[in-house]
Amino acid sequence: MTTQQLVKEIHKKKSFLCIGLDVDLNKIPQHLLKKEDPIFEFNKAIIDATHHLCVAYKPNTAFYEAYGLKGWKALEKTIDYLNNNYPDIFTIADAKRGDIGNTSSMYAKAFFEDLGFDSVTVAPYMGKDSVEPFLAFKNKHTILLALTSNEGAYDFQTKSIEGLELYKTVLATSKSWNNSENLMYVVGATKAEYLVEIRQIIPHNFLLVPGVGAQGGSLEDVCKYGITKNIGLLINSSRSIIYASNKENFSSEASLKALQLQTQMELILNQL
Ligand SMILES: O=c1ccn([C@@H]2O[C@H](COP(=O)(O)O)[C@@H](O)[C@H]2O)c(=O)[nH]1
Repeated sequence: MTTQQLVKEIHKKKSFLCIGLDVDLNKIPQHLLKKEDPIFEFNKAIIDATHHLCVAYKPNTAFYEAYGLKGWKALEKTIDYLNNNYPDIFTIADAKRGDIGNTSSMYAKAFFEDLGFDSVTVAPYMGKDSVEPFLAFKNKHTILLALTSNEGAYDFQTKSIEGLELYKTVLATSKSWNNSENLMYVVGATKAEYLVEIRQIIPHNFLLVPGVGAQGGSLEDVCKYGITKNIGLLINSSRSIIYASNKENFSSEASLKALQLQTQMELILNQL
């Protein structure tokens, strides 16, 4: 999917919501555990109930890898279901990959070609030659970790090296890499005030912003400091939506939670 198609979807749905599909078998409704593939059944119900309220879904691969082959198969079925039934929805494999060049190429092939995701999250720590193999894929997006939502972000990311904070070096340096127009960045909603300076370095790139909901980040603050002419934001919420209820009505309750966020987003878009 191109960035222009994503922007068009945002305006059509009046939403820049990304729903995280982080499936934990200990948290899903009991009745689903009797099904052959509870993870996929859960995802399918959530997707069918919320697809009109969001523009992106983000399965975090950890929640699938944890269940071995069964988990990986459920991930494959989920992305196939999205691509076949809701092809206008942007898909993110939150896998946080990155390695030496030839290994990164195989990661990119796995997520973009084999599974068919629109984007994958990548850690920048190993530098240019670890990221460019992902950027080489046309109309696919590499979402580089810049300033993450967790406390540990202050351990390294905000520390200065030669007078510049590490996350700013990531933003500024990655702009010069081959096919950098395919870059998006992760910035945690819990760090909204940093967005002013982030936007000075990357005024136009899309940001994936996790941390609204269970982690307490503020949608209003993220938009106040981070929104652009092309919106430029995908706000992710996972647990607060998909685990709104663990009863039979789980998908309609998830839809209500998603609607609350979409309604706030619509108000913000109308004020631009
Ligand atoms: O900085 C980051 C990067 C990734 N994540 C991931 O996003 C979701 C957030 O889930 P919630 O339930 O809405 O808290 C999850 O998959 C994280 O691994 C992040 O939170 N922060």
